[in-house]
Amino acid sequence: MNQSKEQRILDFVLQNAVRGDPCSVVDTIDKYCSQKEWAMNVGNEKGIILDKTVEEVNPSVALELGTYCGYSAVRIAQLLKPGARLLTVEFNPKFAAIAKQMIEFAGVHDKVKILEGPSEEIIPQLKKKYEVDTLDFVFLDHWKDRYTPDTILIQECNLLRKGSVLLADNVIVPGAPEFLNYIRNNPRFQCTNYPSHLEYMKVKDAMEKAVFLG
Ligand SMILES: Cc1cc(C(=O)N2CCN(C)CC2)sc1-c1cc(O)c2nc[nH]c(=O)c2c1
Ligand SMILES: [Mg+2]
Repeated sequence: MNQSKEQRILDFVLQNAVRGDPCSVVDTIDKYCSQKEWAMNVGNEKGIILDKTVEEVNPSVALELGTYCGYSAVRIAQLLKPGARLLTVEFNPKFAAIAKQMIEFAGVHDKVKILEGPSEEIIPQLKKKYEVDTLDFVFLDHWKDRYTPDTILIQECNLLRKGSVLLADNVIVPGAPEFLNYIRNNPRFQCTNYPSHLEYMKVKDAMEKAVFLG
């Protein structure tokens, strides 16, 4: 049965990265996806913007929407302080299985919990089932059409506190114009745009940061 691209990425990491070294896992995925097969990891250029935002927030509880192969989960997890945790939501079971192995190989599994299922089902479970009080940081990287409804749902579930930070990938490519309109015109958020490029390409993309004002 022929392998998926995501399985090929994982195999390349298992054979070429250093077990227990998150940096080597991230660098090895970038090497494969820039030289062999493009894939929708956030990549290193936007990854540095992600890193800086995570370091600035220094979250105790972080949520990622869209795990994919676990690339950004590994990037985020390696920056978390002791005792902090990342909850990452993936609806595609094949991607979730790859990400689980990637995260374990990187040695950050004690900080990361993969929640398999649709974000609209999981977000309302965060408080009771996953013992979340509020989210300090949310990385939106799942599907552009879910950015706005899930941001509204997160607010309805009372998961944000004054200063909570949302960071959205791909606001230019594939693009999330409706989300940009929603968040930039919402007085409860202070927005900042970070121009960048689509992972592994010269195509312009950007990330949008939105700080919840309470
Ligand atoms: C699937 C895809 C194709 C893109 C593109 O323009 N391409 C032209 C150039 N060729 C080479 C690659 C493909 S961009 C993109 C993409 C990128 C992300 O970071 C995403 N993040 C989260 N969820 C997504 O659905 C998501 C999709
Ligand atoms: Mg993305």
